[in-house]
Amino acid sequence: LLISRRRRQPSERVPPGPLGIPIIGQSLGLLWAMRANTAEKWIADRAKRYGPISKMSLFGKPTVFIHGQAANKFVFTSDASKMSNQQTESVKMILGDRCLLELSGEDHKRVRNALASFLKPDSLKNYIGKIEEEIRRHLQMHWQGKHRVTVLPLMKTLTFNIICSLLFGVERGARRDTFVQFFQEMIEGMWSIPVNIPFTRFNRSLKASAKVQKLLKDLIHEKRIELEKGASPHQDLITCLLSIRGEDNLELVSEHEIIHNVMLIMVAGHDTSSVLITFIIRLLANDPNTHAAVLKEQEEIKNSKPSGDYLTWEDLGRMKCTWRVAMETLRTVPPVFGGFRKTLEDIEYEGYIIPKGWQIFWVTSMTHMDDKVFPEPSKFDPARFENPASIPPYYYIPFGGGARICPGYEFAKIETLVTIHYLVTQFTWKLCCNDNCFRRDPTPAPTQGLPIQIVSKKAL
Ligand code: HEM
Repeated sequence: LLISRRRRQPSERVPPGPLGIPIIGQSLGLLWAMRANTAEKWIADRAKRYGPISKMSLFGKPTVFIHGQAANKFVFTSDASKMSNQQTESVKMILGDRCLLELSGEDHKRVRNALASFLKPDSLKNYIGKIEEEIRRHLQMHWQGKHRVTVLPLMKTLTFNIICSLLFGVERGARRDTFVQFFQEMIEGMWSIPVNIPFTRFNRSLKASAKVQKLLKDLIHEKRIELEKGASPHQDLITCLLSIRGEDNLELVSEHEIIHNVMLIMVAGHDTSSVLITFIIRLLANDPNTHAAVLKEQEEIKNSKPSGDYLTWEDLGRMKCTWRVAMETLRTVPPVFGGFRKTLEDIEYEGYIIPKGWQIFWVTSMTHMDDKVFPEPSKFDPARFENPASIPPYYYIPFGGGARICPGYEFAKIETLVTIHYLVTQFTWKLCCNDNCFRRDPTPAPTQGLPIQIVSKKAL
């Protein structure tokens, strides 16, 4: 009785759950589950066992896993002076310390606003034609005349090329190929153990990152000269960032910040949209009713325009059914599994103390599968999004939320809608094999990359 009456000390009020073996903790369990397509179950089992808040150790750091609508709100709306973003050491070393993920407070706001000035709908409207040209060229090169293609690697190539064109203003050719090669090497070691030993993935990745930074430095130099000669500041993201001036008429975003954030956008932008498009293609092959509805919508748009005309912003606004399919795909297979934050002071949550310096782990899929908001959550049903206002806030979070909500949302939406428009109106396809399993690495990937048989409608 005496013990239970005594006020518990903060150190006793840390959340339940074991921290596991030192350093390794539960990391291997989670990584193994991600590769085996059981990460959602791994997380759900923990939630069932320990409740809404529990502790574990992930990637060498004591971590508190919280879930549910209130937890999402807590993570996304917490004061930046109490909670900062947290990346793994390898990501920080490869992408650099001035990328958005590493910035906080006023610096984060300043750089984010600069990026948003390029990524906001009003500005992106002017680049639909450029995105569309990349998609048309991609289909001509990699799909037309083929009987079989593997979707995921092709979608990665496509989103990579779109980003190269829009963000760097680097046209097709030897220079873009060099960029692509170094970027691929850089990305491969991003989720590895950050010990820099020769011949490891991480070591190759760091070397590639240095080469990419050198290429970007040269590119920035050239663009500065072009701007001085009177070139438009709206050619691409780099020129746009170079032309933003502060009150003192000096560049608002430093050269270092431009380099690190262009690398971040390349990584954040291409691996996520390519996954979304890949899973929509798989869904359309498996679900004839949804395919028929998307095809009807896209054919109507196609037939309402002179042949060969580019899509307009208004056309994209009419693709409501296609976007609902995309939203339901993001609910069922969110490309980003979750993320981390770091506490900057002891924080009390649900009666427990999350000590200063600990990680907070949030996971996208938990509320996506809540049957109070999404009845029969395992069923694929795009109609759930007919009235998005009926979904309470912080339940649907494929793009995160709050001050760090994904700034690439509109960009991802445009490239997804335009790609699906061309695919359904130009091709029919069926799966070569039952590629219904996927692993997370860390974004989801069908285990065989999704090979499909295709027929061009021109050939029918
Ligand atoms: C389907 C596609 C995409 C999904 C599902 C997605 C999802 C996310 C998520 C979950 C976050 C983390 C939010 C947080 O930590 O609270 C994020 C951040 C971010 N995303 Fe995306 N993203 C997508 C596409 C893009 C694209 C196309 C770009 C760039 C063109 C982009 C750029 C970024 C950046 C720069 C951040 C960091 C924001 C910050 O820390 O302030 N993303 N995204």
